[in-house]
Amino acid sequence: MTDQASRPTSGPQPDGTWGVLLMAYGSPSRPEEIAAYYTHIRGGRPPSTELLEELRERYAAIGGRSPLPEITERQAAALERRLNAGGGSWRVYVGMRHWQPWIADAVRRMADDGIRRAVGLALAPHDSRMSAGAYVESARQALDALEPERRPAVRFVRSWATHPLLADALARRLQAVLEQAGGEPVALFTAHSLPERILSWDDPYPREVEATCRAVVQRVGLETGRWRIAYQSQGRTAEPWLGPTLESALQECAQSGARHVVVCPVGFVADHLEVLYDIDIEARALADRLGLRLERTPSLNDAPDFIEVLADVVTSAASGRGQGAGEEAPTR
Ligand SMILES: CC1=C(CCC(=O)O)c2cc3nc(cc4[nH]c(cc5[nH]c(cc1n2)c(C)c5CCC(=O)O)c(CCC(=O)O)c4C)C(CCC(=O)O)=C3C
Ligand SMILES: [Fe+2]
Repeated sequence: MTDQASRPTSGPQPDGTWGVLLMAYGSPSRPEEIAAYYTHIRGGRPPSTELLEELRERYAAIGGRSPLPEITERQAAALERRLNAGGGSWRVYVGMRHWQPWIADAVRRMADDGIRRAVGLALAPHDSRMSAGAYVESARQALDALEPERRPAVRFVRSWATHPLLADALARRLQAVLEQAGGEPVALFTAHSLPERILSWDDPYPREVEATCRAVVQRVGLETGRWRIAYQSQGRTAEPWLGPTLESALQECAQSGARHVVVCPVGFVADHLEVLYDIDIEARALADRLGLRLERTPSLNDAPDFIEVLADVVTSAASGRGQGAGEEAPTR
């Protein structure tokens, strides 16, 4: 793993250094690791041979592995540079939810480096018990496992869905693709689907996704009918998942006479399997069959305007300004 190697400072940090616990989904770096990764995503239940083979094929189709681990590390390095340029002393620790380096590894490294206070956030803007909530839960368990005197105080940011700089960054990309396109393409906003049972506990996820989309629509000035929201990448499980699916949204666009769609995946902040396969290969193939031209907005990755979003989320939380609703008070 490149891990922290690309950043020079590791080991004991100066007194007063803030940590950032930057949590991401994680992805295997070698094909041999796909089975163990998939088993972890499924909560310890190994996938069937068919499911595993299908996942292997999806990774093979995007070049053998996902670029996600490198992009996450580049995001972390850029964020650390940006924070330190803004004053104070900051150190960013990457922890993954489903692969190495685990969130628990990052928490232990923070403690080993003598970090006393930190901001924790996931590289996923929308709060949900099954997304941001699950990341925070992993971090809390790792914090609880530390000796109390080594345990940093962590302020967790649960949501940054309505951060104005995020809407600006997404709108900038969508506007650019729309301008190039000409004609009247339909903007199709997507986020990862979740099991429909999240609605039974009034999970904030669909509201948060909608709030991000509306903020972007307002900035770009799209009229009603020129945009839709779809939930993509439904899981391979028996239970019902949130829709409309990306497939059904494409079908409806074609039926209503659209010739051209621009997919804007607001639920993801990097190029990875769900973007490079589910949109660029799978959805594009369906669009072709439907006679629709499909384009996608570029991912945020480590673009400077996105690093500004992360830096503002982090410094706001550190100074106690936060985004209000989404942020939890320090508990330790
Ligand atoms: C909310 C959410 C996000 C967005 C927020 C966030 O980013 O946190 C996200 C992102 C991602 N999901 C990813 C990968 C996968 N997710 C899967 C399956 C699942 N995801 C779920 C949820 C989410 N996932 C759920 C509830 C399942 C079903 C589990 C079960 O079966 O019980 C599966 C299994 C096969 C399949 O179902 O497709 C894979 C391979 C990758 C990395 C890809 C790469 O390697 O580049 C990324 C960024
Ligand atoms: Fe996933």
